[in-house]
Amino acid sequence: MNLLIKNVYLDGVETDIYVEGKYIKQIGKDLVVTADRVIDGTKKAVVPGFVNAHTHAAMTLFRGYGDDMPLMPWLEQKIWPNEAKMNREDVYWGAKLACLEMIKSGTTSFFDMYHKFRATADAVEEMGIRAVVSGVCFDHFEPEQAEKCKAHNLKLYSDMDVYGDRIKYAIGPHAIYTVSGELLRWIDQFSAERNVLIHLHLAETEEEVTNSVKQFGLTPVRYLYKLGILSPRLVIAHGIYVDKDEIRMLADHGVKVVHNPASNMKLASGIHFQFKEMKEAGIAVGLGTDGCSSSNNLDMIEAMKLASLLGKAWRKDPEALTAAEMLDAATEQGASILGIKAGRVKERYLADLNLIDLRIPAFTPNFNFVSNLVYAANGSCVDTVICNGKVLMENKKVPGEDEIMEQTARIAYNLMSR
Ligand SMILES: CSC[C@H]1O[C@@H](n2cnc3c(O)ncnc32)[C@H](O)[C@@H]1O
Ligand SMILES: [Zn+2]
Repeated sequence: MNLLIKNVYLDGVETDIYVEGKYIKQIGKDLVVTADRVIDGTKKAVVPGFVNAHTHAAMTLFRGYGDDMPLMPWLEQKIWPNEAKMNREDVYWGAKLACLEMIKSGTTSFFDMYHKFRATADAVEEMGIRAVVSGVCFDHFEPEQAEKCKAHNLKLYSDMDVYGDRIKYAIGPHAIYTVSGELLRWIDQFSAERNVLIHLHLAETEEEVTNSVKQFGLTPVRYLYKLGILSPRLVIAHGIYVDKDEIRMLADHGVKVVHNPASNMKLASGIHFQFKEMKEAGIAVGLGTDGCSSSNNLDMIEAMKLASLLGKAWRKDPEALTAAEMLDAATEQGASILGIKAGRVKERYLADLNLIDLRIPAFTPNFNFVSNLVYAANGSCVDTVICNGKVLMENKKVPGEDEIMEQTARIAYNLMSR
């Protein structure tokens, strides 16, 4: 299937984009090519599909549930008791709704961590989006649980050939307060042998740091350093509580970091994410929404704005965290963290693209498109979404969206009343 996007704005210049199979083949004015499908890009701008580099897709089921609580009471009193009741169908529909919401707001790839790997992977496969799905790992410091987690992930990894090339596997140890050091070491070795990513919550709250010092005698990053598991395969979500030396340790070992501004603010985990210092140290920093109970949507345009305004505010520096830096974090950086050749509108890159509707107030006047996208717009400005060369949304409509919302609402009420 070949696609031709005609007369679309790319960096302020009108052009055509020819997509052959899953790749961007050619970009230029008035291309003479034969295409199976032509998309009119008039009064639209093209940007790379956004990369949500940390989320828990099926937590859409908990949107509006467990509001206004801090992390640990929220997890222990509200979320974990309900997750313990979840079956495959719940996770599948929760993830379907998440994929729908992501497509509708321009996200074409995400990094997920949740229970029932296959239910999420099936939803991703059907919805046409791209994801790195993490096989969950918790042992709560019990050796029996650790053995179960190892067996579970060995099986998940060996069964990956049932999925197409849009779905990749990663291993997801939840956090240092739920996963033992022995299991973290095993996970690191497992990931090195298979070259898969490790997806871990780290340094999210002051309480986590205090407990880490009490339990391990070290702050979270130093603890991982001592375990010997800092590596370019490690992606940490949050990373708010890190000092200068820890930023250097992360950079020296090629660790990647994902900033989740909405969740960090809503759970009141902390605001001082050190974007500037991490970038200066050479760390790849992506952006994520986290799950829908702590964010409470999956809109990456909103995440860019929140990250920027929050960073400017605590630093008292309006020049910090610019719109262009946020767009880079939400596209190219995210794609590099996930190890996919996307995140740029460039020949030979994957055709994961958004067409933005310029005929809305947020883009009027349009002195500066990137400023309008990050500071004025939200996910509803996305008109057309292409992932892996396939059109997933056109004219703001995704086929089957009403049924997904109806089914998922029914599933969510059923789960909560069980
Ligand atoms: C291992 S499955 C993922 C697990 O993580 C929980 N979760 C969601 N948001 C957060 C967060 O901000 N910090 C720590 N844990 C979080 C989710 O509910 C699942 O249990
Ligand atoms: Zn999370």
